[in-house]
Amino acid sequence: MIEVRGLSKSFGPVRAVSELSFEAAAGTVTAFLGPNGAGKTTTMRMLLGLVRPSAGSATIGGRRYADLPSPSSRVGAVLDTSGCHPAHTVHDHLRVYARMGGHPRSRVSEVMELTGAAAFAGRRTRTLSTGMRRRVQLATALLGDPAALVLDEPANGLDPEGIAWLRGFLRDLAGQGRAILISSHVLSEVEQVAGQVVMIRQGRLVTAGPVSDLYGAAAVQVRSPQAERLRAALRGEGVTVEARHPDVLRVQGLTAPEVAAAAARHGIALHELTQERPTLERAFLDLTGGAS
Ligand SMILES: Nc1ncnc2c1ncn2[C@@H]1O[C@H](COP(=O)(O)OP(=O)(O)OP(=O)(O)O)[C@@H](O)[C@H]1O
Repeated sequence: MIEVRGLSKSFGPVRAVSELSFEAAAGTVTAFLGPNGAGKTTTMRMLLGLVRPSAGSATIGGRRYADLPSPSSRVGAVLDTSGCHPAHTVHDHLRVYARMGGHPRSRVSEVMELTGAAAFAGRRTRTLSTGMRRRVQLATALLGDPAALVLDEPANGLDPEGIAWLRGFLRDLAGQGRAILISSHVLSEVEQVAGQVVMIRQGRLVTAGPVSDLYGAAAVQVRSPQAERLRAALRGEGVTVEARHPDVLRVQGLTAPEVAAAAARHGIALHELTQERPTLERAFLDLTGGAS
C-alpha cells in the first residue's frame, strides 16, 4: 500500500504540497488528479525518495523509499524524467536496469512481452516514439515485479490507441493485486481505469474516495416536451433544476434513474436523458461547492 501522511513540501516561498494525506490500496488503480502545478509530481517524487519532505511521511508498504530493501522490487516508477541512454537499444537499456536492480536476466524478455516493447527491442532508444518510450518506461518499472507502481502522467503524449492499451494494461496490473498510483490532470483519461480518486489543488487535498462519488455531484441533462411539468415533478430537497432550453433541463441532486422514475410516475415523456461526464474542473467546482 502507498501511504501519504501529513505530507508537506515548500520550495522557498512556494508551498507545493500542504498537509496532504491519502492512500492507494493494493488491487486498485488510484488516480491522483489535480490541475497543473497542484503538487502531483512533487508528491510522487517524495514517495520515490527524490525530494525530501518538509514535514510528514510518504511510504510504500509501510516504509520510506530510502528504507526499502531492494527498492525496485517494491515500487516501479514512471516519471517524465526517467531517461534512457540514447544510444542503447531497448533490450540493452532493460538489461542494464535489470542488472542494477539485481533482477534475473529472464525478466528482460518477460517485461518486453508484457508491455509490447519486444516489437522494437533492437531499436535505439533515441529513435523511439512517445508511445514506444512509455512502454519501455513501464517495462523498466516492472523489472522487479513490484507490488506498487507510481506513474506520473503515464498517458501523456499517447494517442487514443495507446491510451486504450494503457488502461487495459493498468487494469490487469491492479487485478494482480498491485497498488497503482497514476497522476493526471485530465479526468476523462483515468475515470475508466481508476477505482479511487485523490484530488488535490494548490497542494491540498480536495477529496479522496471512489471514482463513482464524482458522478454523485454530476448533473443529469433531460429533454422533454413537457419540461415545465417535469421541473415541477422533480422539485425536492437538495435538487436543483435549471432550464437550458424550453425543452431541456439540467438537474443536480438526482441520478439519471431517479429522473426517469419521477417522469414515469407523472406520465411525462422523455426524449433524452444524459448523465453528464464531469470535467475535472467541473468536479472540483461541484465538490468544493463552487469555490475555486
Ligand atoms: N524544484 C522546484 N523548485 C521550486 N518550485 C518547484 C519545484 N518543483 C515544483 N515546484 C513548484 O511546486 C508546485 C507544484 O509543482 P508540481 O510539479 O508538483 O505540480 P504538478 O501537479 O505535478 O503539475 P503538472 O500537472 O503541471 O505537472 C508548482 O508551483 C511548482 O512550480
